[in-house]
Amino acid sequence: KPMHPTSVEGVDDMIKLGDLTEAGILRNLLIRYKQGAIYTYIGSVLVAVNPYQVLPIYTAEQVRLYHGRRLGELPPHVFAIADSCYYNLRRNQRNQCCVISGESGAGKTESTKLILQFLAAVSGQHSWIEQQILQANPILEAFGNAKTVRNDNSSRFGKYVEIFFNKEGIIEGAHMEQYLLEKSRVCHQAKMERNYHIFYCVLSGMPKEQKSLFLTVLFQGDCISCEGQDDADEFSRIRMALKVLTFTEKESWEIFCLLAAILHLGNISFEGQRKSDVYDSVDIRKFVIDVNCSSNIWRCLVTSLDMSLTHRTFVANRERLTKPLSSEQAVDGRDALAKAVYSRLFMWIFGKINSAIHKTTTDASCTLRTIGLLDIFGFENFSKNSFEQLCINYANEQLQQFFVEHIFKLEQEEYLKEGITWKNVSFTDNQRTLELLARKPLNILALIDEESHFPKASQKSAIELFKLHILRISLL
Ligand SMILES: Nc1ncnc2c1ncn2[C@@H]1O[C@H](COP(=O)(O)OP(=O)(O)OP(=O)(O)O)[C@@H](O)[C@H]1O
Repeated sequence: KPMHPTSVEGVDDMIKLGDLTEAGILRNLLIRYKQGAIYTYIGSVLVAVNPYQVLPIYTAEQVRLYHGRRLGELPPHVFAIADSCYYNLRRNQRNQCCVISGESGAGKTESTKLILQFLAAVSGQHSWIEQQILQANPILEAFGNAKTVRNDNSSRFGKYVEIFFNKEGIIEGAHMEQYLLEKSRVCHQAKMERNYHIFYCVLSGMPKEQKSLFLTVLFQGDCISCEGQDDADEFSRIRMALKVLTFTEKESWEIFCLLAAILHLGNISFEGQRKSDVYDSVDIRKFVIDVNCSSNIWRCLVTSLDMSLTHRTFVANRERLTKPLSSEQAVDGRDALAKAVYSRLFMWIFGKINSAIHKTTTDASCTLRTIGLLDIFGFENFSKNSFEQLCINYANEQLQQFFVEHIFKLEQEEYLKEGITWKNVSFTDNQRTLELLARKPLNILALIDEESHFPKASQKSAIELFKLHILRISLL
């Protein structure tokens, strides 16, 4: 069968494609990519192919070129999408939202930053607030991004940024929401992966005399450096950004101290002494210095930290009882403490950034309109996938469902209502999978939650529970 002429040359809007199959779409993207065109439209949706190189297409000249032009007037570009949001916001006085989706490493975070850069350039007056909004990124990436085998700068949390504009279309402030930080990374990393960037930046960039607080416990993934990233350089950028976002010297120092305490915690190991079936005691055997350092930073007594890491306290018959933990339990407790401290620190940093960039207007007549940008961690499929991948991929499937609902379901319902004749478009609907995973009350995530409350729960017992309930869930 001869190839459709549109598939030979390639088209900039795939709605014009004669061969609308997966192969046809991929071929079109490939032809354009080889011509140096990384962006392609499908109507008002923009498809971006990651170029993995810096292209000269994001200059101030390009911003000027795309500003005030209709979508489709110029070659496809992320700036055209940003401008279309800005135009619709001002013309219709309605809030806008850009949903950016794609697998891990596809370029979502870079696209979000480019949209922000464009909006700041066209709408702002080069004010302090825009500077602050842009400077929030290096801080959030330092604390919430890490090297994975898929992406050297992978977001390990979801982010929704809302930028507030006044009636004149000038940026007045912003608000950021964060979702589901991957806490386990603080304690465990897979091979060739790193912990959060900030740990390496602090260790590389901090002056020697201040570094005495820290020890390197970031070797798990056998990967300390990250190609193309100068951690020491990055550290000065982070310090600068913290200043711009009104973190005081004392606050920044306390953040670094908390990071140091987490690193020291990671160094502590335990040794249990078993008497018959019961643990008689568990000691902190090695790295006493780390216990001292952590307790010092947290300003608690060494004995209190020692006791709380090696024992558990519970109430029975109205009496408080204390029992030694097994060494495995003590390791779990130590890791839980590190994860909890890091995630609270992350949330506190978010709150602090929001208080700097979120200005509430006192003038009731002045309603601010927003452009929202959703940038979540992308779909992942590793050789070994764990609970984190389940959560990340669930969030991505949910986003895909939103897309499917808007592009196919609602559109086709509209055609039906208006009596328009059209050829039904078949699509893969993942609703049943999403319901199986999370529809209340009974679902896989709820079962995992329930099972994890039992002290003897294991992967095997969780699977037994799924088997028991799976039929019931699928009949709901
Ligand atoms: N438009 C672009 N121009 C040049 N390089 C890019 C572009 N988009 C992405 N990249 C490169 O690809 C890398 C990965 O992109 P990015 O971090 O945006 O992916 P992501 O989709 O947000 O991934 P994750 O879901 O893992 O967070 C970037 O660090 C950058 O090197």
